[in-house]
Amino acid sequence: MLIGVPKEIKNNEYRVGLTPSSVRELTIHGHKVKIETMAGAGIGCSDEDYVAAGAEIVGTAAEIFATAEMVIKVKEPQKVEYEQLREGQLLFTYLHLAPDPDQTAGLIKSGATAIAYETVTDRNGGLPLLAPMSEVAGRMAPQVGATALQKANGGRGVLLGGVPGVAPAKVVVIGGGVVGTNAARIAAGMGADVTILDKNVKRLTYIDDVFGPRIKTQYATIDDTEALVFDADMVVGAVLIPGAAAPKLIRKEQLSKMKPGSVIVDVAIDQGGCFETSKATTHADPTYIIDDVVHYCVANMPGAVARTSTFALNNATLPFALALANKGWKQACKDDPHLAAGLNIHNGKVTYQAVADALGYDNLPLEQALS
Ligand SMILES: NC(=O)C1=CN([C@@H]2O[C@H](COP(=O)(O)OP(=O)(O)OC[C@H]3O[C@@H](n4cnc5c(N)ncnc54)[C@H](O)[C@@H]3O)[C@@H](O)[C@H]2O)C=CC1
Ligand SMILES: CC(=O)C(=O)O
Ligand SMILES: [Mg+2]
Repeated sequence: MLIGVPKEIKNNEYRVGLTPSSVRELTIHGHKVKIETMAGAGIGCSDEDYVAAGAEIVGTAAEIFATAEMVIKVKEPQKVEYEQLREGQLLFTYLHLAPDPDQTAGLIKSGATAIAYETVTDRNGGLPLLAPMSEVAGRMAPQVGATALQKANGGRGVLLGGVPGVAPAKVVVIGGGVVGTNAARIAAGMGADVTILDKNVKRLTYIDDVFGPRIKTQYATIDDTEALVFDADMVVGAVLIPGAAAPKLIRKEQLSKMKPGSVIVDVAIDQGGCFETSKATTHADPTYIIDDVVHYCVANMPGAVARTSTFALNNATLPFALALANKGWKQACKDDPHLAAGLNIHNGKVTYQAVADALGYDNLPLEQALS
């Protein structure tokens, strides 16, 4: 199969779809890989590194979109990218369609087949292609939140870990999945007073078992969510209903009850965010303030630590990329229902129920898409 990797073009996105090691695995299996020149510059991999791994370097993204049978990316295609996709072509990347009607319409119009990293499943009920970036974003959340808490950045002027004789910051994490657990772990490591809220009691039990009293857990009733959020210095938004738009857990009218200068890090922003006042921001201009609450809502947080993130992402995506290239997408999805769960768009139709529900499309059932 001819596989193409364009350079990412989202604001401050330095990750790349394939590492040189992944290219080598694909070419050893008989596939041809085209990489846009300088696509790996942001992770410290040169065109020569890719050539040594067996890739061909091409000068423009247009050459990739015109020729590749499978396009492998990291971020959802931007307008100029989805306008170049075409029928019969396979796109394998993050999509986050539910909060993004324009991209969804663009992919439908293209006629291409699109498999979203974030809805591929595993046998334990996890999301194996989302998890590595959730680990990264979760671990970054206290770090970016701590910066936002500084006075010069609009924050309360509170140090996460406090000092002897002065209490640490109160950090509340809504959603105790991969992002939430990783955020809590780092915040606790920085000395903060950390509580995780979730609606899944089994998950709270797991967190309690693993972290003991270092991290408090609380069932996410409306009452307890409000009480904890209103008393917090930093709130991390980390909920997910796979493929769906994030539920809005804190409304605009509740924001004024939060402490002035407190900070929201809404990691769930890629699915639309779990605060009503959240709007996606970029690494170039990551925060804004509403009602004295600093909002950090960067939708591609892992792009800032592109090298760590790209290698972690490829560890997870490579087996699926190989299956797609070796068998073609249809057979690969027939053989693996977990990969098939990633199918979001095929031949002008939405094929993922939560996306269809969020945006008002008919859903083409998976069996029909695979027939
Ligand atoms: N902004 C960024 O750069 C990145 C964003 N993300 C996003 O972060 C979000 C979280 O991802 P993961 O942690 O991997 O998901 P996950 O599925 O591991 O965890 C989500 C948790 O939210 C809980 N939950 C769902 N509804 C809830 C509610 N109403 N109240 C309390 N808890 C609730 C679930 O029980 C689950 O434990 C996703 O939207 C993901 O796409 C992930 C990576 C990077
Ligand atoms: C998951 C996601 O949105 C990201 O890594 O950018
Ligand atoms: Mg994102």
